[in-house]
Amino acid sequence: MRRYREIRNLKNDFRQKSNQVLNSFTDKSLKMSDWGDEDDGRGFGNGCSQYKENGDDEYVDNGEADYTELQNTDDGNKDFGSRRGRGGGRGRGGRDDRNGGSYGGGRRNFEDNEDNENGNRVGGGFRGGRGGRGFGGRGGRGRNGFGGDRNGFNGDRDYNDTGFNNNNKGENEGEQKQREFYIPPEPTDNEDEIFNSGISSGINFSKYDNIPVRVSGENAPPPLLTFENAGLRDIIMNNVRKSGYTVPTPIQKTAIPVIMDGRDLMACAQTGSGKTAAFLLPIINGILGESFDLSIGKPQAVIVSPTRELAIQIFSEARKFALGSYLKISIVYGGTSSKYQGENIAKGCHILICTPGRLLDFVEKGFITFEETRYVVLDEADRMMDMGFKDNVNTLMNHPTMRPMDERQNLMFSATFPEEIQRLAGAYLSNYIFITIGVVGGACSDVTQEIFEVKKFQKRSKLMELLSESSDGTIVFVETKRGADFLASLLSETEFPTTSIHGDRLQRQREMALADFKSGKMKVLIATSVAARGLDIKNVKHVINYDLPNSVDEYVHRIGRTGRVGNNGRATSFFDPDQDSAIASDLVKILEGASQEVPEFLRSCSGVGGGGFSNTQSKFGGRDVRKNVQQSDDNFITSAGPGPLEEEENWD
Ligand SMILES: Nc1ncnc2c1ncn2[C@@H]1O[C@H](COP(=O)(O)OP(=O)(O)OP(=O)(O)O)[C@@H](O)[C@H]1O
Repeated sequence: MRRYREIRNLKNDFRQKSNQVLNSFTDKSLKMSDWGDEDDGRGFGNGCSQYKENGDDEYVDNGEADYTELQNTDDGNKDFGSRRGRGGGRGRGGRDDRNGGSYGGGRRNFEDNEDNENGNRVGGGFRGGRGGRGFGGRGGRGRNGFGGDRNGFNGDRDYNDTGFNNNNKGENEGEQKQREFYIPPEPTDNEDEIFNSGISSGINFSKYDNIPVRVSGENAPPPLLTFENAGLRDIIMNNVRKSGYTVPTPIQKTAIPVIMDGRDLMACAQTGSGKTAAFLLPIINGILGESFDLSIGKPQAVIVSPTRELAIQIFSEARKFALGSYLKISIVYGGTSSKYQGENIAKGCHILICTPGRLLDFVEKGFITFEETRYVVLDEADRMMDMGFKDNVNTLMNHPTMRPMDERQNLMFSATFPEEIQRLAGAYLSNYIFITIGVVGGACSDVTQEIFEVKKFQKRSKLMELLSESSDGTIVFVETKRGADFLASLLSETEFPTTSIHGDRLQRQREMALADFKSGKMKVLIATSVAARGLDIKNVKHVINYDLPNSVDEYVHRIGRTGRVGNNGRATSFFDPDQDSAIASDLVKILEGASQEVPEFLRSCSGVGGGGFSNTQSKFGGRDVRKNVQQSDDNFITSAGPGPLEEEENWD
């Protein structure tokens, strides 16, 4: 009887918790089936058992999580990578994991358990057996349920962004995965919305002109001074004006002429400094200028982004700058109905924006080929060259239908470009121009950075303290998807309206979360690294690194969600010496490079004394890595602003 009561209580507790969590993420209350059927049980609690300790977690959430998880599946022992993980299937304390349906999993309710927050739990999941799902851990082998097993999304190439490497099987041999048929909303045709999507430039915008600019490579064309002398077609100039752009940013001043000159380019400029327009404007201009015919399935420009939301953003930007022209712009990305996107591209497009997995999926099926492709852009290029995407990039760049190197332009952009990645990336570029604005990999100096020493058990209260001061427009980065769910559910029980974005959420939920955060309906966004790069969201006032990332580049991208286009921003990070000491010395350099105060505890933890940040630090890729390219200061200008540019002949 006692046991019966215990089970009943657990059941009630579970129901209550699930509903709370579900409701916290959307306005309408969701039913369990909302999660189960389409999602194959992805949802809350299906996180990894190791919260922070698993170094590979970074890859799980970085970029297109779906792909990278697949990478990890090779290593069955990795918590995320393993399809079964250590979830409810064999929860600690389970009675009989084969019978399913019982509360076989260990008692895992995710509140008030520091282990849960920090991911040290093993097992978990109320439904332990085959057919059941864990709430918290990975479930057993069942299909539709809540939390638990997350096998579905990765398994089916038709909706997996990175279906390229997938098999079409479920976890169980012969089991077909369920598909996600999400059809994203049609992009807006409302001009006001189109032109108001960007962030207005802030009070520090004019200081961009003081940022040192370095251009290397043979015969680099001189930078432009104004949009008006860029040689852009009227229709584009009109859209530039309507976007509120009056002066080009340094990366736009330097990169636009390079691209218009037909050159390959590797460009590195700080977060929020207008890299997207730097490649979109000359590409749109170039395609309009050539009047290429539209051939179905043969895009003239292919722009690849590591994450879906960034692809959507680039798509909106491209539509904005091409508005009023005949150009057709399409997007394909994972987590959505392939059929729908296939129908879209079957209408033909000049510019295709995509995530790599879904692109290659269409390529493999022969729906897209590259005979007409004049421009290939890798946005967040260092991430694209990283593990998880490297093979996709290789497949794309060496595709048999791809035009020869001298008949296409390859363009790479990022705010970070470590030297070893530059070397890898260089293989896909031909006689390229290398542009750096400021310190490669440096943080945006408009972001005030603060690092607090916070042990893992103190993080929650420190977060509450910060949010109590001000919560509007706060992105809180955590390391794992499970950590994101945990924190989002926790905050949703407070006065801070919170939503979350991570790779285990359905695509429609990811997009809704972002929309709710952008509109201000949700004040706080809990995110994994899937939201670290590229996203340009108005009114992000504060970025909190609840968990610091493992790499300093990731840190730079995360904090770059605030303080964009000359606006001031704020970033606060919790540094736990037990977990984060490996990043300490790089953090010190980043802080110094952005003229921020370095806390004493961080300095002593890093073993780095004073001494400043040099832009020749190889770790940050301060220079063009090519040996045969002139590296002297002949190519160095102190600014892309109007004054110093008068010296442009010197480096032409
Ligand atoms: N010349 C300009 N004048 C005013 N605003 C601009 C200009 N160029 C770009 N912007 C705006 O600046 C914001 C940031 O631009 P963008 O997203 O391209 O930055 P980014 O360098 O790609 O950043 P990240 O490294 O984070 O990807 C956008 O809102 C964009 O509309």
